[in-house]
Amino acid sequence: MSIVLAGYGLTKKYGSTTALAGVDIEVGERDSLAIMGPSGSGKSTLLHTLAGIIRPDGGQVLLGGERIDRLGENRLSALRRSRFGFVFQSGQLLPELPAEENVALPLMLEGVPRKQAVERARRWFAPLGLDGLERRRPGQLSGGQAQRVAIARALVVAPDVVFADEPTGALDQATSHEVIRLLTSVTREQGAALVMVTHDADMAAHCDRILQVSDGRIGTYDQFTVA
Ligand SMILES: Nc1ncnc2c1ncn2[C@@H]1O[C@H](COP(=O)(O)OP(=O)(O)OP(=O)(O)O)[C@@H](O)[C@H]1O
Repeated sequence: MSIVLAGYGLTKKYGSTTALAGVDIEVGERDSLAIMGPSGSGKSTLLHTLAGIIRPDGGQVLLGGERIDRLGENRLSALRRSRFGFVFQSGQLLPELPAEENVALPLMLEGVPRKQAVERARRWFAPLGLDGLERRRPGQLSGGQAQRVAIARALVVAPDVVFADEPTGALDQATSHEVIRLLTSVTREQGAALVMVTHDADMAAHCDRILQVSDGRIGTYDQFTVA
């Protein structure tokens, strides 16, 4: 397995609370990894640390073998925009923009002219089952459609890694399965890895691997493939 993203010896404290107590984690190319564990166990802290949003107190984060946790804020945020994609629970789309412009936004932030960015964004609608919804505003989309738009937006920059934090937390079970199936398959087809935090074992089962976090540490490390 060729490793795209890794964290070694990651520690993070908030006052007297230890959120990460020395975590080692490796994510391979096209790997999909679910992070599970009880509330407050450190899942989001781990995801945000790997994504360069939170700086660890100790340890290292490497992207493509290059250490990123010590980069300056400008370089780090440029790297987050160009090499990572993010899908959150909900409410991440800009309500005043049509779906296609929401998807195009990361490209425009990278300096791609608007017309070209929207053209590239549109290509994502059919593969994600969103044909015909390009001009809809987020308020005119169902929860599942909005999350598929968010997936398109995460993938439009051709990231190395997509991070998803409870991406189906606001959806019903049937829609959740559909969204996670698309998230895992399209991410893999694009050659990106997926790191997903979820409370839901049924959603985690769509990933190649499940990692259990408890008290800021990695517990059992199950490896299995979904049929
Ligand atoms: N900004 C912060 N300030 C203070 N404490 C924090 C902060 N962020 C997280 N913590 C604490 O760190 C620990 C780990 O939090 P984290 O959000 O990573 O857990 P989690 O497993 O994602 O929880 P949940 O499933 O409830 O979202 C918790 O005890 C939490 O209260």
